[in-house]
Amino acid sequence: MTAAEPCADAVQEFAPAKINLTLHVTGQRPDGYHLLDSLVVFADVGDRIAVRRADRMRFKVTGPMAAGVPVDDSNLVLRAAHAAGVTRAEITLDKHLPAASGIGGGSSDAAAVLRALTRSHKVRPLSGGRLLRLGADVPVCLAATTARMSGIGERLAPVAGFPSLAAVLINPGVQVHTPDAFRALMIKNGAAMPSIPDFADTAACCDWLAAQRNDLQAPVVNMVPVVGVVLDALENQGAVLARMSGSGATCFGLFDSLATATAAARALTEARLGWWIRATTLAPRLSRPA
Ligand SMILES: C[C@@](CO)(OP(=O)(O)O)[C@H](O)COP(=O)(O)OP(=O)(O)OC[C@H]1O[C@@H](n2ccc(N)nc2=O)[C@H](O)[C@@H]1O
Ligand SMILES: Nc1ncnc2c1ncn2[C@@H]1O[C@H](COP(=O)(O)OP(=O)(O)O)[C@@H](O)[C@H]1O
Repeated sequence: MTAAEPCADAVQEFAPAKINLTLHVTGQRPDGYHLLDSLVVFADVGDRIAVRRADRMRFKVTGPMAAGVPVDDSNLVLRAAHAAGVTRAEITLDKHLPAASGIGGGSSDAAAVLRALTRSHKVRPLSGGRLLRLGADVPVCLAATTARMSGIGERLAPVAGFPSLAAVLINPGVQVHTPDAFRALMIKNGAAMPSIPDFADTAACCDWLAAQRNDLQAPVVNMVPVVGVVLDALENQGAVLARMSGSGATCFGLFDSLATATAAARALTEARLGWWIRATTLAPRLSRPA
């Protein structure tokens, strides 16, 4: 058995990438946290968590994106386990998502370990402030379904009937720290999204999304110009819409089918730019890897 293959009796959970299709910043609280209005979906690429009962806490990080991910108590996986009252477990995080990249890797890992621990250790799911204190993105990652997220991340409204979207995700290998992105934002009281309509088809959905915003995109492009290069590359490959997710630097391009998304991802990969590039389906429910 290799390090990436947990024991057969381990409880396994998928930690999908979180994508902010929109991210409107509508205000700022006195404590500095920003008020958001964001349409959040989940991809079928992500990290994997395996948990089994043990006589003490053991934690390891494996996988292609493990380098640089903390293995101490600062890892959101261990923070989540401790918050759930678990001190004895063997936990493996198989890391496939780039860290500090606006697709919620750490938050999704925390949510996945909480889901796993409800099965392996029969703990009750965390909620409210205890969940939010792990990270503003953790509540939506625990729900892992298409949602309109507001407040600082604690208010979630499920979005019924949202279509599946074919996408390409690109991270150019630059980490963006979320506080830096918010600090670079000058206008902090943007308009909220209008109500989310029922879409006749994917084209109508993309048209509507194109009229919405990620308010962090312009300041991050300014700080990290390669994000603009990524957005241009997605458009040049035929993306119907190209936008940054969260505080970046990962960007998504929406395509009219998974076949065109896959072809675009292949062409960009063949250009050997050293970027992390994945074709994916953004699906309404927690999806699992193929
Ligand atoms: C911006 C978003 C959009 O979904 O995603 P990422 O880019 O991180 O993936 C999230 O709000 C990030 O959520 P998360 O990464 O869990 O944030 P936290 O750990 O709670 O906060 C990190 C820091 O980001 C800033 N922050 C975060 C959330 C928020 N609503 N307002 C903020 O100002 C604060 O400076 C905070 O200290
Ligand atoms: N399980 C984890 N995976 C990735 N990063 C983690 C994890 N736990 C803690 N971190 C720390 O959290 C920071 C933010 O990572 P991440 O959650 O991937 O980014 P983002 O908030 O941009 O989506 C990283 O710089 C890393 O040091």
